[in-house]
Amino acid sequence: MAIAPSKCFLSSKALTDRPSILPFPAKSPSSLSFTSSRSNFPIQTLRKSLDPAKISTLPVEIHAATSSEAKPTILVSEKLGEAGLEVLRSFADVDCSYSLSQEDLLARIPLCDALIVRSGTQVTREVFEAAKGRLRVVGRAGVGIDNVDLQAATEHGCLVVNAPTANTVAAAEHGIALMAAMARNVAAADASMKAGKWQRNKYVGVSLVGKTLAVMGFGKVGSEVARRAKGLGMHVIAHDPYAPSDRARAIGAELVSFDEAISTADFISLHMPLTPTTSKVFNDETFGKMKKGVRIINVARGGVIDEDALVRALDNGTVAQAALDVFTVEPPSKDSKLVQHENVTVTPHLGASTKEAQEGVAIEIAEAVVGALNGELAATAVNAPMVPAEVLSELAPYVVLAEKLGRLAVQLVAGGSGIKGVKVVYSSARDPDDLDTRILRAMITKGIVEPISSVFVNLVNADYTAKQRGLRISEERVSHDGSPEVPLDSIQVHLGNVESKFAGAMADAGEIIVEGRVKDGIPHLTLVGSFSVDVSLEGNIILCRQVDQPGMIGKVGNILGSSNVNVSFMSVGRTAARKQAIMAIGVDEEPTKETLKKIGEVPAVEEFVFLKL
Ligand SMILES: NC(=O)c1ccc[n+]([C@@H]2O[C@H](COP(=O)([O-])OP(=O)(O)OC[C@H]3O[C@@H](n4cnc5c(N)ncnc54)[C@H](O)[C@@H]3O)[C@@H](O)[C@H]2O)c1
Ligand SMILES: O=C(O)[C@H](O)COP(=O)(O)O
Repeated sequence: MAIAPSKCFLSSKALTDRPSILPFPAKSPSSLSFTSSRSNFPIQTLRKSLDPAKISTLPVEIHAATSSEAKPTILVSEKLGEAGLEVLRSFADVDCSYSLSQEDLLARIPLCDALIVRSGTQVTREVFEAAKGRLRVVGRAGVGIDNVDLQAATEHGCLVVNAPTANTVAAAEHGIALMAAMARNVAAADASMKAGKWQRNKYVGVSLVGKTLAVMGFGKVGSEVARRAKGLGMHVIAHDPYAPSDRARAIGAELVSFDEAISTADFISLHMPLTPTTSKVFNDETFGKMKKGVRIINVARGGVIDEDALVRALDNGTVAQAALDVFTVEPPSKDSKLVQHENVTVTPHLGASTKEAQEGVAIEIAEAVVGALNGELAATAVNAPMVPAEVLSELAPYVVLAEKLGRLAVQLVAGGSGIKGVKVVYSSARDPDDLDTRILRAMITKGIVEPISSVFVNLVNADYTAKQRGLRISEERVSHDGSPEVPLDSIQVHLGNVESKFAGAMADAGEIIVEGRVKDGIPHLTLVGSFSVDVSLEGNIILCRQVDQPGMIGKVGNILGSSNVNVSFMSVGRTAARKQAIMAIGVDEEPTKETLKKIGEVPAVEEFVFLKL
């Protein structure tokens, strides 16, 4: 059963009344302050990984500002809007050196305190190494940070900030522009006329009105595309496993499954992030499920499409036309079959390239970079701020536990049901004032959001990200009769008003519940729905719900063993002998689909789910 709170220290209301997260004051206590020998400007020193093993070796200090500092230098390596440059110039020496070679960038970077880029500059580990510790902020004037080595940035104590909202409308408008231009053969007809031809019959197009558009990824850009497509008289459906259905309904779009979206649409517009799950999600198999003659628009990221498979689908007529702004490798090779294909319309990653968006992005990024150089915590930071070593080392295993519980919980949600309410219950013997849960809440948000988006969540941007995605996170504290030396007894994550792909994870109250504890420094899963289990959260996990009976552990263990999947832990929780039970199995390797199918075929197994940690 879920824990019945004996005493709540902190209500959801109290939480929302708190100021937005500022883990430490910008001008911090003396124990947290220092002035860098290499640079005098204040900046939070950062790290991304919260691997407890590495904590003691990581820097934790926060720089202090002094009044007698020289101006910082900001290198802007790609074209930035004038309004943003003005903000920068009022504060720093600004070096606008567009189109630097990588060699020139490496030579110039040790002279810079901040670097501002778009998608065309590769901010690699070598760049951070060449900076020799002076570079303290990288500003990405746009959304995607695929071109910035975040791990290297963090290791070098460099904050990375981006501008996630100012180009949303521009990207949506470009998607609509590409769809209309493709449907009416605008680019090909233009090229033909300029070649002296007048081919009225060749370039007969198709209409948009009354056609079904599937918007894949109903986030910032996708929902703006949907809104505009409705205005064009299209029937809009959308697929996004994590978007709330009421947001889609408000725009007049219906959320459907992936297969329904791709098999019923006349036009498919891609707006999901590039993640391990979405990489090449449009491939031979999925093209094969589409309506013959479908048209595809991609202004998201090239990597979500298997480009060779798209060429095959265009050649065999499955896909009538494609309009692409983004490519797996940018720029693509000049002889790329995809770019050269007569049924493909291409633009060179122009989604964000409007005057208005670039001015907006420039201001957004300039303010974030100046703020960061002033030691303020940026709401759009994409790598984590440092926390004091003593706090981090005490909470480290709980930080890992919190992220893993978030990851587990989100993977238990059935596609399409959307997550809105998240309740976190901390059971602790500590006085509330002695336990700051903000880092734990941030890590739960990270665990929930990162597997399903392109957003990087950390202590700085967690509440901001949750709010943007319509996630309401409330916290409750439950008094525990233990030693206050131990910061926490357990953490529970409740996802309310969702359906689960694993019914056993639903507690009586109709919510998904997972609970974990730290045992000997290792995070453990200790509750799923109303079933107590005990499995270390070190590998991946299979959950099976079954009728409790002898021999189940052996049967499932044999299937895994004969597929060479190593079992690290196994634990069974049951309501009563010979009644319902849940088996939690920790596995070192990811079982194949066939192996999982065999587990599902064991007669007493009622349902199972594989969860990646
Ligand atoms: N071409 C350009 O110049 C340009 C400009 C802006 C953004 N972008 C790209 O567009 C994409 C969307 O940007 P955004 O700002 O709307 O991001 P966002 O995070 O607001 O939205 C992404 C949405 O995709 C959903 N999603 C995650 N996994 C999914 C899956 N497997 N299937 C379907 N949906 C899934 C998420 O739930 C989220 O709602 C990103 O890839 C971004 O880099 C490109
Ligand atoms: O991620 C983004 O913001 C877009 O892809 C735009 O990239 P750009 O700034 O290089 O145009």
